[in-house]
Formats: sequence, C-alpha cells, structure tokens
Amino acid sequence: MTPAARISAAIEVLTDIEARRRPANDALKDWGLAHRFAGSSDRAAIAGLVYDALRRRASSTYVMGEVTPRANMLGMLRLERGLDVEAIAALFSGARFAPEPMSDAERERVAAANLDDAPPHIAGDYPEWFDGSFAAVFGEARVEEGAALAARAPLDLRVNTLKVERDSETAELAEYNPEPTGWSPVGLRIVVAPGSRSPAIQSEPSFIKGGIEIQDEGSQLAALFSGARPGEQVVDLCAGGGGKTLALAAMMENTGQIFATDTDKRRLSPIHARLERAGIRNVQVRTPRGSTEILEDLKGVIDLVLIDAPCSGTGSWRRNPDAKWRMRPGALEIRQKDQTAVLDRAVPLLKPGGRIAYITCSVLDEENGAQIRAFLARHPAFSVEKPDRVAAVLGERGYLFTKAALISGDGLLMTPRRTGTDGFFVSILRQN
Ligand SMILES: C[S@@+](CC[C@H](N)C(=O)[O-])C[C@H]1O[C@@H](n2cnc3c(N)ncnc32)[C@H](O)[C@@H]1O
Repeated sequence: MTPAARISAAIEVLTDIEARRRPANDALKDWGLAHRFAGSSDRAAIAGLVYDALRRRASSTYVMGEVTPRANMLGMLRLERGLDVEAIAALFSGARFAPEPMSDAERERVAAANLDDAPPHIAGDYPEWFDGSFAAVFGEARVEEGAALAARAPLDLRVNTLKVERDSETAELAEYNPEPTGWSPVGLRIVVAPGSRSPAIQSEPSFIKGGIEIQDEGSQLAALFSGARPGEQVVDLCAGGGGKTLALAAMMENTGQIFATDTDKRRLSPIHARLERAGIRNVQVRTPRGSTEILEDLKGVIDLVLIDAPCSGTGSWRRNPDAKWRMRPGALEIRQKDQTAVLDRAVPLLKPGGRIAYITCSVLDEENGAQIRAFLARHPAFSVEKPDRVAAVLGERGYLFTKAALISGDGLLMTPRRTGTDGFFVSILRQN
C-alpha cells in the first residue's frame, strides 16, 4: 500500500471506532480481516497512524476546527508527526486510494496549527471532565503531564532473575538494541520507531524459555516497592494475569508462599501458563468460588498483601490511547468502591506488623491519596511508610527516584513525564 492509501485506511478505521464506539484494537482487527491483501507492515503502519491520531485527538481536532476522523488525521500529521503543509498535501492528493485533497480552509488550518491559546485539556490531550482532577494533582504542569501520557510508550521487559541475568538477555535480544531501564534493576527497554512493527517478543526464544516478561518499568517498580522478601507469606489479592505475582516470586527467590487470587476467574486463567514458563514454584493460585471466602485460612498469618487495585487506568493511557476517550465519570465511582472494598478485605489477613502494598495505574487523587486517607481514618492502626524508605530498595538510585517521583504523605506517584514510566501510585501501609 502507498503511504496515502494507509492514511485513507486509518481514517476509515477511526470512523468505525467513532461510529460504533468500539475499542481501537477490535476495529483494526476487523479492518485487517476485510482487507487481507494488506501485509504486516501496512497493518503496523495503519495501527500506528490510528493510535497516534487517538493520542492527539483533542489537540488535532482543535487546530483543525472540527471533530471528524479526517480532521483528527490532518491535525495529528502536523502536530505529532511534524509534517508540513506540502508534505501533507502530497498525501492528501485525491489520487487512487488517497484521501481527498485538502480544501483551502484545511490548508490554512494546518499551516497555522498551534496550541498556544488552547485550554489545558486540549493542549494536554485528556478529556475535559478530568481537568479538575489533573489540576489537583499536577497544578500548572497538567498540560505537560497530559502530553507525556499521550506520547508513545517504549516496550519494557522484565528479566526473570530466577532463570537468567539482565546482561545475558541484553545480548540475546541485541537485534532490538535493548537498554537497561533507568530505575528498575531487572528491566530492559526497547524503543520502537513510529509506525514500525513492535518486536514479536512472544516469539523470541528468551520469552518462550521464561527469561523475560513484558512489563512496564513502573509496574516492575511497584512490585519492587512492596519489599517482598524471601520466605515471606504474601497474598496477591488482585492478581489478574499475574504480572505482579511473577515479579514478586522472583524477588522472593521462589521461597515462602504467594497466594494469588482475583474476583474474576477469567482474568486469572493465563497465570497458570505464565508461572510454568517462568519456573515459579512458590505460588498457589486460589480461584474464586462463588461467594465463599477462599482466603479464610490465611487470616492473621500474612506478611504482605499486595493490592494491584482495579482503577481508571489513567496512568496507562500511553498504551491504551482510546481508553481515555471512552471512560465515563460513573466508571470512576465504581472503581473507587472496588478499591475501598479490596483494601478492607486485606486487613484481617495480616499478621501483627504486616503491610499492605496498595498500587494503582492511576494518576488521580480520588483513587490514590484519597483512598489512603480514607483507609487510615477507618483503620487507625496503620501508617504510611515513608517514600524514601520505600525507594531504598533501588540502592543509590533511590534518592534520585524520590526527587523524580511525586511524593506526598500518602505515597509516591510515577508518571511518564517524571519517571519515564507509566503512571503508577504506590503506598505501603504498615500495621503498627
Ligand atoms: C490492575 S488489574 C490487576 C493486574 C495484575 N495484578 C497484573 O499485574 O497483571 C486489577 C484486578 O483487580 C480485580 N478486581 C476487581 N475488583 C476486585 C476485588 N474486589 N477483589 C479482588 N480483585 C478485584 C480485577 O478483576 C483485575 O484483574
């Protein structure tokens, strides 16, 4: 396909996403099924265009003065890809399979595109109803924080230290030029150029043999900050597919015991194959059974309960750029109720002096600090561990990390702008 034909296809996919309010991935898959002639490079390029357009939807449509998939694409090519008017006109040529030529008004808009007078939610590319929440956390920096959350994310890997070392995996994956992550001692980062195919990591021998897992550096750090130690008794209460469980098992050197559960059986099911591949022997999966409390026998004996809480996912907008436009205020309220319930469920499991690691991939205080403050009001026997102690697990980089992250009395917040990771909040609640 020509570059112009790819743009037409991407506009078609954006139109489908908007008309049927469906996830970008589903719309892209359907397009692929209906256009089997398109090769894998074409598909990757079209997906790159669609995701970049979604990342910059508010700012692109603002500069073009209309909210349509075509305006979204034109504005994105200018603002995100940095193409000038003539380069865009060459793509919007009206030739066979190319989009219609730009009108005079469109040319003028593209030429004059700038965000100098745009309101924060437009320049930062986030939904307007989040503006109050973003202002509460980031103040004047919310435009830059929003823009960093709208940027493309690198591909991060966690090296499974139960099987291999970071240096050997760096050599194994040399064709992708992986770099050690800045903070996590077990992370590798691969930067993917815009519109290029993401490396097929799942087909790599390193992955198949359990040497690496795909996991954002922020998620790796959240697991590290729990301070899980060899020999401990740990509950992973929201284990889902097991990303954090696997990281905890490696930190605990396959000793002690991790009880992994989740309220949703389907989300839990991939964990079995992942544990097997990673060579993990200290995890017991507790699959939920109706309304029975499956953790009854663990009351009062647990050192650490990890809560990777269900949340808005605002911190992972880099990886799910369409999710931010689909989210509604009602969904946030439901998540907050779940978070409160899951925090309270952790308390009776702890032995005296035990701790809860509360984690979200959200940047909103409603799901982070406000949850912690409400928890402390309900459970005065707990206190928040000081962030410098939490970050001490990073050794000498711990100090720099506490300068980079957003620290409060409630915990620490990572963001793409501040720590170069997805947005993650971590609070360690210790029972006195
Ligand atoms: C952020 S995801 C977990 C991701 C997982 N820990 C990982 O690292 O791959 C949150 C999980 O919480 C689960 N969940 C939602 N409400 C819950 C509750 N009340 N108790 C336990 N888990 C819950 C969801 O099913 C979801 O799998």
